[in-house]
Amino acid sequence: MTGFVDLRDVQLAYSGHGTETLALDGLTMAVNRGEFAAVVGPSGCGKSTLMKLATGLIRPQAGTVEVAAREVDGPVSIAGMAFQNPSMLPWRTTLQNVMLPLEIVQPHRKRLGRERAAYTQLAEELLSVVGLAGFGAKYPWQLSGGMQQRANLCRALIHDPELLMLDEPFGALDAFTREELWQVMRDLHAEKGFTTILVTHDLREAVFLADRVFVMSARPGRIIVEHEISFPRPRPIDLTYEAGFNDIVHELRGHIAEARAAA
Ligand SMILES: Nc1ncnc2c1ncn2[C@@H]1O[C@H](COP(=O)(O)OP(=O)(O)OP(=O)(O)O)[C@@H](O)[C@H]1O
Repeated sequence: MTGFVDLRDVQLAYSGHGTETLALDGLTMAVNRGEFAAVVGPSGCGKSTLMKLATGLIRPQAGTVEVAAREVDGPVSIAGMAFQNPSMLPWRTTLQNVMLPLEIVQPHRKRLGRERAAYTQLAEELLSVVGLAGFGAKYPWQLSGGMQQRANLCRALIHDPELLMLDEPFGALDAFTREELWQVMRDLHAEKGFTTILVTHDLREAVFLADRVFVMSARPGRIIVEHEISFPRPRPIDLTYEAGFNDIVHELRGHIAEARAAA
């Protein structure tokens, strides 16, 4: 069966300054439409590289990358992305930052002039869903780190992407804010049904949010374990303190420790 995001036997090496770094080798991974996938693995195993391949920012030397049954041969317009550093433009208000992709991605770009009021309302609704109602007129530097990351999620979702790619988006936040944002993410995914790939170092985050956790080997990275997470949804945050949950976190931790030792 082919996945909505489908990477097959992918190899990717970076070269420059006379050296070559084999980041991924023989990586195969299929994420189903609407699924929430999390990718974990040892530091430097190629997680961000996988994200760049799936969004078309780079192309593999071998193997195939498909999204929505089409070979990826350039930036994937149906994808929204959010990274650890929200990188909001400081001279734009939060609302203007959230609306930025609409100025770039078609068909929104050509509609924006005529339909600005409707798009503004959409952006304000999204801000309200993530708990930022009334903050649209503030500049990013007037917001806390957690609030900026909430706005960053809105920016990733404003063009209603079918695929959401999250690379350590909650990594820099304190534990309480992080748990709050897990719940925001859980609810957004349930409401909108986009396919998600989340790269994270936080195994609790992966198990709480994902339908499936993919564990990568040490570099050159490939998928060594797929773990289905079958807790019913919606999942309450208290689940993360239960024994059954911690057993899975512990098991995943063991896989990563083994992968590091084998490197
Ligand atoms: N542009 C680049 N040029 C050369 N090497 C690179 C480049 N980008 C990444 N690498 C190397 O490729 C390997 C995989 O990098 P990548 O950032 O994908 O790993 P990661 O799993 O996301 O890392 P981390 O866990 O530290 O976030 C690393 O050894 C990294 O140093």
